[in-house]
Amino acid sequence: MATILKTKNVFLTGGACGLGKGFTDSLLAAAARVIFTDVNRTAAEATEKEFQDKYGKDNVKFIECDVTDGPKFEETFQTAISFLGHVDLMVNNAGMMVESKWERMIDVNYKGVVRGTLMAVEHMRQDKGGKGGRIINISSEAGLKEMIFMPIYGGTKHAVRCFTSCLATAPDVKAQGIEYGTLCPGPVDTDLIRNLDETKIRHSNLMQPERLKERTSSVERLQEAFMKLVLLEEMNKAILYVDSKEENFYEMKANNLGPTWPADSTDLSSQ
Ligand SMILES: NC(=O)C1=CN([C@@H]2O[C@H](COP(=O)(O)OP(=O)(O)OC[C@H]3O[C@@H](n4cnc5c(N)ncnc54)[C@H](O)[C@@H]3O)[C@@H](O)[C@H]2O)C=CC1
Ligand SMILES: CCCCCC(=O)CC\C=C/C=C/C=C/[C@@H](O)[C@@H](O)CCCC(=O)O
Repeated sequence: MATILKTKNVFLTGGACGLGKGFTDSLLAAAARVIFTDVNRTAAEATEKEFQDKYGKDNVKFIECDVTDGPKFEETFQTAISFLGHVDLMVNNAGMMVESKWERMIDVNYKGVVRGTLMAVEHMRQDKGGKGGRIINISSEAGLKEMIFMPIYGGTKHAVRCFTSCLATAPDVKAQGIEYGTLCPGPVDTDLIRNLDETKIRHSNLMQPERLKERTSSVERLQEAFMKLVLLEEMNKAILYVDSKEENFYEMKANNLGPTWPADSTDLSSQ
């Protein structure tokens, strides 16, 4: 892939499977170097081997780390900086959807993203001697709308979107030299939505599996959307909603107080 990346040194959470694995694949194909973390060591080691064989041993490395473990996350991030020189793209992707494990879910989906973001900001900020960079946080369609099946999951994803947007619109954002973007996918065919039951969502008896199947995007489609975000000349404030019902990607139109997709870019499908 003859892609020119502005950000080549990447730290990504939850890269063993699903979307995180897909994003890592696309970044490596675009000549990035990626450190990814996960809690699932078996799956992550298999992914690491697959990508090292495909892209070279020095370009991708797995470090086992749970995003809810603050000291370990900090140590892992410092190891990544030593390995890469510096991190210029942070992707806070690790997440879960199990409504019955709601405290853990808040810890992973929201506190993990906040922790990863704040750590990256301290490392990147130009006004404190850093080199600048980009931070992409993975929210969801459930972070834009109220979905009765997932009130707590949706709460964490609303929080991720709001948090990221606040940082993107803060008065010191230019001085920091950091750009903030949010990806909001609709349902995607990964382990997170396979085998849905009453422990993972509420009102599972109302869920129409066939309707959901119709609405589910492939990981490849999300890889394409993610790379559109990564390759934007200016990314700050971008909120990319990937509606699986439609052909195209859409700008975010959820409110008129916060940020929107960068001006004049309403449909990314032709870019
Ligand atoms: N699949 C979907 O329909 C959608 C997913 N998302 C979000 O995309 C992100 C990725 O989800 P998927 O790939 O679908 O799920 P997945 O379950 O396939 O992959 C999630 C990965 O994160 C890892 N992980 C979970 N907890 C962790 C922790 N505490 N520390 C480090 N790693 C951890 C898992 O081991 C797994 O490898 C999540 O934030 C999810 O909420 C957003 C919208 C739709
Ligand atoms: C249940 C999917 C959870 C995926 C987790 C996410 O982050 C994505 C959440 C976004 C959308 C979920 C949509 C769920 C749709 C189903 O309820 C479907 O069965 C109903 C479809 C109704 C319609 O399309 O009008």
